[in-house]
Amino acid sequence: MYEYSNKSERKLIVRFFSSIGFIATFSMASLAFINSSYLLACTLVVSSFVYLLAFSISRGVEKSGTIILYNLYALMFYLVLTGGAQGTGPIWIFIVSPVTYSIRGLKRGTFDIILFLLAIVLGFYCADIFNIYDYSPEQFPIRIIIAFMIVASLSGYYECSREKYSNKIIALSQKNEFLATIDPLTNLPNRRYTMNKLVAFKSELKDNNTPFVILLADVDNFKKINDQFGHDFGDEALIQLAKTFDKSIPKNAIASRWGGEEFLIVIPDAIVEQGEQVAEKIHNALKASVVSLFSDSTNITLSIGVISASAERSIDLDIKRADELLYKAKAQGKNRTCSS
Ligand SMILES: Nc1nc2c(ncn2[C@@H]2O[C@H](COP(=O)(O)OP(=O)(O)OP(=O)(O)O)[C@@H](O)[C@H]2O)c(=O)[nH]1
Repeated sequence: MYEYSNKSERKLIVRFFSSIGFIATFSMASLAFINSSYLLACTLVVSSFVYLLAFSISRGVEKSGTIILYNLYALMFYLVLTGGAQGTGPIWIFIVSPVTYSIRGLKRGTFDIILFLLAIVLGFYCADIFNIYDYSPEQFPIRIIIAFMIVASLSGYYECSREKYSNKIIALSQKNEFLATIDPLTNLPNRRYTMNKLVAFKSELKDNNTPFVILLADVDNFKKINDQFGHDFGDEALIQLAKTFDKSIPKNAIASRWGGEEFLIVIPDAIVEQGEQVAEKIHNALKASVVSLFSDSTNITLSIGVISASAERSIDLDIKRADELLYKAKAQGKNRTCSS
């Protein structure tokens, strides 16, 4: 499932908010100290050091984000309860919703904001009944709460749209990434995809001695087929050939379009004899089926080169060797397999 944002992005957000939090609270602590509000100054100093702590452990993004938020909520609760500097403390609660949504995303952010709102209502209530701070005018707390709810709803709406479009962009880029690995005619993986797989199989061979087999196949006399039946028929032949591969190769094997009328099949965890058996299965399946389009039909055949990948050779040299065997099969009369 899509996460709210990736880890490095979140780390940046957490670092940004902890820096801003530290600078803001430390500056306000200095001001409170100058104004002889020592309790407020001490509270702000403690809060600023908690932001510093959150910054220093910003590698643990979740933990750091939680410290920033709950430090912010605690400070806001304190400002609401005590009035802050001359009753202006509650004004700061408006920064809570954008910060919360940026760190938590929509779902958890909304949950946290509801909890925070309840805490703030409780803060105003306690300030009144315990005579901690007397807000004036009397309607000030209710106005602040209503204004906070409006700002929180707008921030939630913004976050909802942001997540929606961000998800759309991610889905689109995943689709494009997928399309970039597929041959649109046959729907087989393309050369780029298979090359990456070959690199992975090669390192498995080198590290764990897990063998794999490569089959390089080329359609025989394809130019003649195109010339005789037309290009659309040729395309249909390639599509049907891809389906034949699908039915004939092992589940863990990959059949790919290597280019034009050439196909490369990789069979992981296999030796050359298994590759020869798969090639034989493909030859037999093609013999038993005809390619047809409208009133035209014909058999197609393949020439195939089969090799066992070598830990001492590069992938390019493996493919070159399979290509040599493929052309040996062509030279020997086509519709056959040569292997080594
Ligand atoms: N219809 C169709 N033809 C293609 C496609 N890609 C390559 N071709 C054709 O495949 C033919 C390959 O011709 P050649 O390289 O001479 O090979 P061949 O006729 O199969 O002869 P041999 O390899 O000796 O058996 C060319 O005519 C290309 O135009 C494709 O996607 N669709």
